[in-house]
Amino acid sequence: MSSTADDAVISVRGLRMSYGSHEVLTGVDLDVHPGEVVCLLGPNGAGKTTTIEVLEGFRLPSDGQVRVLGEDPATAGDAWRARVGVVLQSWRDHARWTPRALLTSLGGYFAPYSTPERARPYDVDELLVTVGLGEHADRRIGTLSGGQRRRLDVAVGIIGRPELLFLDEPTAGFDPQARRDFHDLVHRLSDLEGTTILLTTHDLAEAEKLADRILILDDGRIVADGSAEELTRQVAGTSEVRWARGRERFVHPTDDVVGFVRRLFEQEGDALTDLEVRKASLEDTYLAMVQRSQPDAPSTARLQEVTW
Ligand SMILES: Nc1ncnc2c1ncn2[C@@H]1O[C@H](COP(=O)(O)OP(=O)(O)OP(=O)(O)O)[C@@H](O)[C@H]1O
Repeated sequence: MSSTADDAVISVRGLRMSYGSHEVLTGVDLDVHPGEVVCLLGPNGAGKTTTIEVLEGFRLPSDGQVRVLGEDPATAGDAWRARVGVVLQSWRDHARWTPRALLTSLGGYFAPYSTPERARPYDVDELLVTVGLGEHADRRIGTLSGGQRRRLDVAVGIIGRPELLFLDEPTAGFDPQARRDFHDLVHRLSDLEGTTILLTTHDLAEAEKLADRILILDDGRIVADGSAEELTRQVAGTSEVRWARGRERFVHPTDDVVGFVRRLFEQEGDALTDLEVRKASLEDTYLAMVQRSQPDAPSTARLQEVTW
């Protein structure tokens, strides 16, 4: 993308964050541009939630410059907050309310911030159907299943038709159908509403499916930034060729699959069986990048390279 920090919805420079003497973020720089879906990946405890909480204005950073929708989240007012949607990791309130009552009540907060371009809030009935809670609209929230609660969390996050949406592990606890519905919803918000979305997930297939751009947070900073394909290209040995000769099995990582397979045929001839080519997945790339930033970490399984 050719955008610059100037037109960024989110712009962060030198963000540092410590809890007591524990320094979690040691200098995060990142930009998110209008309409992008950006996925923040990183190991447990890397600081993803901390970063998102700073961007939401829920946490004061120890140091650094943070601009979100042109303002500093730490001091931004209600009008700014009405433009931002948040789905937190866990939200356990209002057990006696119904989804319809809760969304209607929260929606009222956004009505004064409605604009001709962006009618606020969402129509509650429409939203309930959109997140798959149409049939549970009038049940007490305390009786919803975990996945249904999570759907409600998502509805709470978008009731105000946000221009910018933060989603912290939004699909944790979703069944496959709910996950697919949610992915469709993210695409719809991005494509039809122009919503800019920053999400965290540990599901790399989800990241690959949803994200225009992936950021990997590790060791207190962003260690990789690019599309899934760009990141994969940065990691050497982007494909693996596996084959068998009699009872022996082999594997070889290579960037030149065609050349390698051609030589393999020349060398092995009819003895070659079970040929398989596997492209490096985002998971391979992620593990390699996280390992690269932590050289002392135990080696992640890279299959033995066979030279011949
Ligand atoms: N309120 C807090 N007080 C002290 N330490 C905290 C606090 N919140 C988070 N931490 C620590 O900061 C580090 C980063 O936590 P954070 O929740 O931001 O990581 P994360 O990347 O979101 O992790 P996960 O993938 O497990 O959700 C962790 O070591 C955590 O223990």
